[in-house]
Amino acid sequence: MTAELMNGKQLAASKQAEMKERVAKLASDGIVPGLAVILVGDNQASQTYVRSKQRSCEKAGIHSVLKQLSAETTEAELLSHIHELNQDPTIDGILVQLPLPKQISEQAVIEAISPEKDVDGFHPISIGKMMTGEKTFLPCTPHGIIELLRASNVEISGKHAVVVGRSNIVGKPVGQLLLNEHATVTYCHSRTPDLRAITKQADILVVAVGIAKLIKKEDVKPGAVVIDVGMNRDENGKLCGDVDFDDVESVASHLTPVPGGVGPMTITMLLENTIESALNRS
Ligand SMILES: Nc1nc(=O)c2c([nH]1)NC[C@@H]1CN(c3ccc(C(=O)N[C@@H](CCC(=O)O)C(=O)O)cc3)C=[N+]21
Repeated sequence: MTAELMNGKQLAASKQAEMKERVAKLASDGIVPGLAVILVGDNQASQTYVRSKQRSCEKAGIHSVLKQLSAETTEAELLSHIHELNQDPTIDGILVQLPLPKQISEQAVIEAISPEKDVDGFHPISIGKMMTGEKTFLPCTPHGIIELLRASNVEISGKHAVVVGRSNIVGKPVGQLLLNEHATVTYCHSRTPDLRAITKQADILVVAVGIAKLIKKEDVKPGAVVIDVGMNRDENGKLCGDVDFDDVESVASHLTPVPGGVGPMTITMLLENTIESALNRS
């Protein structure tokens, strides 16, 4: 068997083309969706992600503003920028790029963003609504994963989904969304004894731990759907995921590549949330 590629890059491009049309219609009604991105410090990877978000906004016709703050920014300074953006009628979404320098509490920052503009879906109110299945902004990477599964016609209901990793931005919420779609969900993490015995039971395996090529073909049930959220550099400095692609390709039924899998979908869902927020302007 050779796995079917789940092409996030392609799905993202087609969704973004649709969005561009929606944004053009909105603009003719006088509404231009606006996204503010705040970047604190000079983390190289963060700068790359932020640039890529801005390019996608521009292409879709979404107004984007970047606030670049120094690595020495205080929590109070950052909070005052957020308060200002909360009040700004041209801004529908606020994203503070994580991670933040250590003098700033990420939780305090996330909670300062108005839930109406929380296009990352990280605010406790958004998370609570996601848990109960109320309408809200869904976190972008988990939502992008669900959209990739849908586009690939992967049945979720009744399946055993195993999530490796329990971060607040990927692991925990993707498990919740899979549960909302009626999967049976198991979470594994760094203190799970015999991780591989559990990943092998997965019908749908989502890996988000940040360890290059952790998952090998022996860890995957034949025919499983494998979603790789990893973003690592291999021994040659090449971008690679948490799944050993060349190995797992021979056992999985569907597999996401890195790059070109989950990453582009994350950005797409961010744009979607920003447009949705603009529609809710009143
Ligand atoms: N508040 C906040 N929201 C985020 O959504 C957020 C964040 N902070 N901090 C960092 C992570 C990481 N993240 C990525 C988004 C897109 C790609 C992406 O598009 N990657 C491409 C190409 C990557 C490349 O070539 O370097 C791909 O996988 O094909 C990757 C990573 C969003 N994050």
